[in-house]
Amino acid sequence: MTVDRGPLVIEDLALQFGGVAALRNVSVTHEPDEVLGVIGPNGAGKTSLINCITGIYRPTSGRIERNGQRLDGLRPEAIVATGIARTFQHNQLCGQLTVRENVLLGCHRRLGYGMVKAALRIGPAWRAESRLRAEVGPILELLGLADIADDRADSLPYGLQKRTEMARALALRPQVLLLDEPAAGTSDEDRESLVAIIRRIRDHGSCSVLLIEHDVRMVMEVSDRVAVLDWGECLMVDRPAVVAADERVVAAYLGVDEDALELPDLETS
Ligand SMILES: Nc1ncnc2c1ncn2[C@@H]1O[C@H](COP(=O)(O)OP(=O)(O)OP(=O)(O)O)[C@@H](O)[C@H]1O
Repeated sequence: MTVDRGPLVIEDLALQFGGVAALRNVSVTHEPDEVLGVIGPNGAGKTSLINCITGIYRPTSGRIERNGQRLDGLRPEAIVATGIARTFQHNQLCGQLTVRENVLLGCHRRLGYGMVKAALRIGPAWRAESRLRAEVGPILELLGLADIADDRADSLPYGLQKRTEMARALALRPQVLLLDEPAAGTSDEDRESLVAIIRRIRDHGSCSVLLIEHDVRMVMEVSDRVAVLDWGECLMVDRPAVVAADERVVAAYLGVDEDALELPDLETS
């Protein structure tokens, strides 16, 4: 069976909170197999964008579409079922469960068992258990979590908890993975591993990655293209080196974080 993997198309998206325009006519196409970074100063609309894509917010106008299906207006669970998974800024792990069990919860959610049946391992969740455990193995390997698979999630350093959350999202077998500030609160070392892991997910996880992140250096390093939001508007979408050199982007960041656009070596050709 061939899986339809079209682009995620965001067209003229607007989101209004009373007098505040969180998003103004944002248009961007997220291609399959790419890492698309989304950057912007505080309040630029990054989280609003991810919340519109995942059905948490309903856009005021515009459309979000994938594989010919309109996504705006669908409920979050229905959007997950179309192949879009996400992680959250603040971990949503079950701390008393192991890393493996947390990832298994992602599998159970995909198959519609729900938390209680999954935790108690009753009904179909029990019958499918060994098959699902086999499915979880490669995900743990991909994210470098195999050695700590049986550790309790709440015993892990924050960076590994974030990685576990990414593994749980991948257990939903998404075609698009949305990462909401995966580097927040993590160490420099974690951030370096994160770059490698995001590339691995793109190359071997069969899904595209949309990455929202404050760490601009990291976004520039790992993204194939970068979208820049400022005051709810999309200033540009282009390759990292082009974005970093654009004066509108520099202006958007001026006075916010002067080092934010001091970037590692980027291919300019
Ligand atoms: N639920 C809400 N109610 C009212 N205003 C909101 C709500 N969510 C976001 N906003 C406003 O919309 C604008 C965009 O916020 P958003 O959180 O999307 O930006 P952001 O780029 O993710 O910021 P940060 O980097 O600080 O997380 C801000 O002015 C914010 O105050």
